Amino acid sequence: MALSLRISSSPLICRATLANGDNGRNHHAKDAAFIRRAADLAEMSAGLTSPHPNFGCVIATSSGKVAGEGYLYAQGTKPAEALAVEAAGEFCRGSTAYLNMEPGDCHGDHAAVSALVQAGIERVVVGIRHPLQHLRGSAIRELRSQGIEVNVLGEDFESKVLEDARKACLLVNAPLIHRACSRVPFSVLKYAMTLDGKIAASSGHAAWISSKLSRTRVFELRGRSDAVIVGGNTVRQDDPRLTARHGQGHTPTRIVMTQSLDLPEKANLWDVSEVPTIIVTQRGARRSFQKFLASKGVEVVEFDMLNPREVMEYFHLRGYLSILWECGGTLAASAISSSVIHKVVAFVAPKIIGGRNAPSPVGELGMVEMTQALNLMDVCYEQVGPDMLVTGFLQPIPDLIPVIPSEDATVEIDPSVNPFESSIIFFYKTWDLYGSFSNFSPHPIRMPCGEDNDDYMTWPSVEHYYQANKFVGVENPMAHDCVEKIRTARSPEEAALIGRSTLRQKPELVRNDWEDVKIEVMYMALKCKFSTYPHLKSMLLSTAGSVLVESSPHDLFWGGGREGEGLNYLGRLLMQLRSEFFDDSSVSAENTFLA
Ligand SMILES: NC(=O)C1=CN([C@@H]2O[C@H](COP(=O)(O)OP(=O)(O)OC[C@H]3O[C@@H](n4cnc5c(N)ncnc54)[C@H](OP(=O)(O)O)[C@@H]3O)[C@@H](O)[C@H]2O)C=CC1
Ligand SMILES: Nc1c(N[C@@H]2O[C@H](COP(=O)(O)O)[C@@H](O)[C@H]2O)[nH]c(=O)[nH]c1=O
Repeated sequence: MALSLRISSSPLICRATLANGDNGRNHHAKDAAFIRRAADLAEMSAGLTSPHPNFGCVIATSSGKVAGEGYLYAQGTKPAEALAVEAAGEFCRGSTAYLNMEPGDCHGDHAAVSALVQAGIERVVVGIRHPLQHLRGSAIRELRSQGIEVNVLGEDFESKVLEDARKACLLVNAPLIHRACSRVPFSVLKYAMTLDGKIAASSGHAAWISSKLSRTRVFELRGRSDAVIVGGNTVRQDDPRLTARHGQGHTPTRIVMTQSLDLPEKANLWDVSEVPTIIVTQRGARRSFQKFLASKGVEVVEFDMLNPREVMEYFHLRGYLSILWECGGTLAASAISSSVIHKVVAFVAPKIIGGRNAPSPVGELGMVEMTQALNLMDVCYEQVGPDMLVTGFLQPIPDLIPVIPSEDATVEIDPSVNPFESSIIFFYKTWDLYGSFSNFSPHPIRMPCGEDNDDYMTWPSVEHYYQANKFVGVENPMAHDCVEKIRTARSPEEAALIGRSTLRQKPELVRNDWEDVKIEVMYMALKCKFSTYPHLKSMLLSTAGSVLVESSPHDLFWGGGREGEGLNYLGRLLMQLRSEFFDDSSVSAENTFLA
């Protein structure tokens, strides 16, 4: 359903709303205002690192004063709730915490819930439940079991103001909600056009239609996306860079969709020193050019059927949440026809260029009557410098309430469902069911400093340790700096970014024996992680009999690959570790028996 929110028919809910009268309305207005603030804070969480679920938290005292606020910096860093609790200090006791979204306890550490409980929070108001089914409802249940009153907008009470606040919560995590409901990432089509509807002159020249201010907004949009995609023709015409140049945060992967692979040898997108580029093309297209691209560090992925839907399903598997389409009208029409575009962001500049053959933002859709036109929903208008920015949705943000049954409901529907039973267990992103198996999961490990050194050092995640080890022991101050930069990176994503880009840009800093030792390095780190955290060890042991596969479709060494062609070394090491843990426990059981 569209952003217009579900109106509950529950008599209980209606009674609660009516009985409260004016007082209830005041409460609703206050709750709505704080939830909107939590959603605004969550918005600040977007674009700091590779996009992740956006969380914000406000703690308000009973007199309605804000005592503390927080938002999540990156997946695996301190939860928004814990930051808000720290900021509010002693004012937490008896206060209300407002969360745009139910916390997702992916890793069994209950960090967000514990922070609220220990701080003495009396009531929690939640904008939306967690969209991912395996996380849905569990934090709310946990908070309630600790005696905290929890109200969920749209479930426990409703009113127009609360409906608007809930809408803000849906918007701020639209990509995650789409991930939960569909097999494609949330896609935004962005273009800049003249007042007479052209995206370039008839010569193909397009720099620039929109103002500098508008283009800075585009950099921000890029920073909030996992990837930016263009068609082959835009590469040939514009030689774009497609980087986020607003000065901070994350830069998206660049994707080029080309059937012919007839692309120039010199192009800004082939410089992957800062940001990766992925070419998606038709299987068998210009193999020699594919080799050339590979030599530049550009990844090429071949498709039997190159079309926007197949490509988006592939990037969904790769864990991408949001894609920005900055292509011309040819590819845009194809993407709209394939129903993969969810939102449109159009900058309209007060300029007229004319030209019978000048391109327009959307090519042929096969429509012949105006009644067939696609009507945008939730349209917004904003002036940006001299330009007008028009945004709207081509497809509604799905409402999760009717789409995904809660964890309880799933068990009610099918009591035999056991999420931990399967012959092949895939894991990849940390927010997935087995996300704790990922090297990005936020489980610090304490590792020895070196062979001749008895000291230990703590690493925020396996990924931090693994990436840093590429440069350990190299007699070069730059290598030492790099190790330290990786160790102190604020998230595993940042650690991976530094490690991978330094390896690409400065291969002389990588230790000579890296290829020989990297499996051992990973194994030691995993052993430490699963030995340190008993709940992770139990989870690993609970997978007995199942094959573990890191479902990375692109990492053919550590992951399983797109069609099972990957070596799956991460899965293999975890299975090795699992059998070692089993051997250890049977030896200790035997010893107990003998004793
Ligand atoms: N003002 C603005 O916002 C923008 C303006 N532009 C301008 O638009 C013009 C380019 O527009 P346009 O030609 O439409 O470029 P596109 O970016 O739409 O590229 C089209 C190309 O995409 C590739 N492609 C791959 N798969 C598909 C598919 N399933 N359907 C359609 N295309 C596919 C093909 O590449 P191949 O031929 O290599 O096989 C095709 O030729 C340029 O002048 C550029 O400056 C471009 C982007 C934004
Ligand atoms: N011409 C045009 C846009 N064009 C888009 O921006 C790309 C260039 O990006 P970059 O090389 O990173 O600066 C170009 O290939 C096309 O996708 N965008 C806009 O916001 N306004 C404009 O007027």
